[in-house]
Amino acid sequence: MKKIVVGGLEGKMGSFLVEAIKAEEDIELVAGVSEVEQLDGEIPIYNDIQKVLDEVEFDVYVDFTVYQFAKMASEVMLKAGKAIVIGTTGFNKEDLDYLKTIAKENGGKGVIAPNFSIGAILINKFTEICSHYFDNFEIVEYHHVNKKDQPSGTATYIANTLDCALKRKLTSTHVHSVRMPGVLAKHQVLVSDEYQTLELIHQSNSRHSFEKGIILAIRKVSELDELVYGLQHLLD
Ligand SMILES: NC(=O)C1=CN([C@@H]2O[C@H](COP(=O)(O)OP(=O)(O)OC[C@H]3O[C@@H](n4cnc5c(N)ncnc54)[C@H](O)[C@@H]3O)[C@@H](O)[C@H]2O)C=CC1
Ligand SMILES: O=C(O)C1=N[C@H](C(=O)O)C[C@H](O)C1
Repeated sequence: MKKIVVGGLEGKMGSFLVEAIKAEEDIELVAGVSEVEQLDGEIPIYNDIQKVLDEVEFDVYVDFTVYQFAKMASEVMLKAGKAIVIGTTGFNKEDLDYLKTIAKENGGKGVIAPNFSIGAILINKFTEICSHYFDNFEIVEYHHVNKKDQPSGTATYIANTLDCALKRKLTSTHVHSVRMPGVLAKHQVLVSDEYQTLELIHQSNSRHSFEKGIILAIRKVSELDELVYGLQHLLD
């Protein structure tokens, strides 16, 4: 049985995950983390990450909150040698390098993944393939109006893949953000040369698109011996 603590369990992704894991016999929610502490409910809800470590017996800390909180929680958990699954977006290269070092020094492990859907991993792979043949890329990300960060973690991830592949920095003008009612999450990569265009599109029509990836990460994270960035590190 994997005992998990979910940070942001009252948010859109956190509450979705809490429902989703009810169907999983080997995963149990033992505590939550939110903006307000509430210790007398069905499960205890904390606001203080150190208190979670001191009072709760758990295997994996899962986070769908906001960047600043997730960064702090990841650091505290990794320093305590814990396993983490972080879906919260906004982590930059410096954050990741620092957290990887902390994990190594303290026996912590984990996955930080800006997108848990298989389709998003594939659009990133296809984009990388395109970079072998094309030089011109535009990334457009479309999300619901309540999304707090911009550009999306997935768009940044794809841009970084291209930066590495093309060995040049995509300027921010190459990543475009659209916020519209009726949209959940969509990523579009436009590719061209002088004579042709190619469009790659991935769309999440439901939060169920993230479910398999998150469950897989919770099950497999303990097998890692480091902190990795991207769900593809856990796929065969
Ligand atoms: N990796 C993935 O596949 C996905 C990642 N996300 C990311 O997950 C994050 C959350 O997204 P949503 O659930 O849509 O947002 P949301 O706004 O609905 O939920 C955020 C939750 O974080 C909690 N929170 C905020 N500040 C806090 C603090 N200081 N202490 C404790 N809890 C705090 C809020 O109470 C809220 O419950 C975003 O960064 C989003 O980009 C979203 C969907 C999929
Ligand atoms: O906030 C969201 O909803 C999503 N956030 C992630 C991101 O920033 O890439 C993943 C997905 O696009 C949904």
